[in-house]
Amino acid sequence: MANEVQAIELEGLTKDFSLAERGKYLRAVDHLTLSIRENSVYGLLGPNGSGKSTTIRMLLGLSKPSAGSASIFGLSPDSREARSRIGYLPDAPYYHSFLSGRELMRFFGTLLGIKKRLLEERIVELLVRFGLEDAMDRKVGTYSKGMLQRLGFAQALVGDPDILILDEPTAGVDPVGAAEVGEFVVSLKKQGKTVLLCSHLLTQVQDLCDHVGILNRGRLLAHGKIEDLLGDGDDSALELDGLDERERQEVVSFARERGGRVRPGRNDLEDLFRRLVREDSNQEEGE
Ligand SMILES: Nc1ncnc2c1ncn2[C@@H]1O[C@H](COP(=O)(O)OP(=O)(O)OP(=O)(O)O)[C@@H](O)[C@H]1O
Repeated sequence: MANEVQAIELEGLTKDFSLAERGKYLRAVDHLTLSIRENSVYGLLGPNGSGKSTTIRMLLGLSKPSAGSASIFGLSPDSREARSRIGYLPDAPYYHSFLSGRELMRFFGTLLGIKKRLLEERIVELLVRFGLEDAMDRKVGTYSKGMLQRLGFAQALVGDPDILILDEPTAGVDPVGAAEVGEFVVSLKKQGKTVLLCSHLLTQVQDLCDHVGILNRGRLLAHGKIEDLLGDGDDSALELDGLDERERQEVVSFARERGGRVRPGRNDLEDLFRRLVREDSNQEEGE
């Protein structure tokens, strides 16, 4: 539908930071245009310093664009309604270590104006859901990294937001924790939420996201459905589904006898990401 309101819409979004040298500036986000449909999982990818956090800050209404616009369900990110519809898990959450998990949740919920009774119920529900029931009255300063991450999720959900922005949710989390993050994203989608996921775990992004955008130097190098971006791949890497082990070995031996290199046939986002960023960075050197 032409006029469908998107969960997130960026149009020519640009952010310049002034540098110490007079008149010079750094363009952290450069005419970013993309839309994220409601109830989808969108992966915003890019190497360090490519502009992901700056984009998120503008979506949260914490930083003003130098040009262009961002909207949340058609609303300005500055508006109270837009803010109430977004939950945010920062990449390095800082929590007051002297508060307990329950008190911290109460603090964020009160800021969102949630009524006391509903808030207390929701706090317990979320802390139980994230496996913190035994620790909810313990000081946050005593939590492990994984527990802090789970508290971060609970905090991001306290206002029952429609959009969840997860900035590096797997940073510093062990593989079991990373898999739990994946399951959590799937459950959010099932509940009808929209997720904007920034992550360097590209295999997970490939499994979880409907669409991705790849940023470098503040610019969108590619965006779209993962299958469309990856295409059919080159036929130098083949997947040999439907063959039995003997037939598979015959194909592999045939290829090797003729000097072919045999490698796993997964056409992955990691390869695409590396290639696009390398090409764009080489282009920068030539500019
Ligand atoms: N307040 C600021 N003042 C000046 N430059 C800034 C400011 N914030 C960010 N930048 C610069 O803007 C660029 C984009 O930074 P940003 O933090 O958005 O990247 P990122 O993709 O989130 O990186 P990472 O993956 O490391 O978190 C970087 O060159 C960064 O140094």
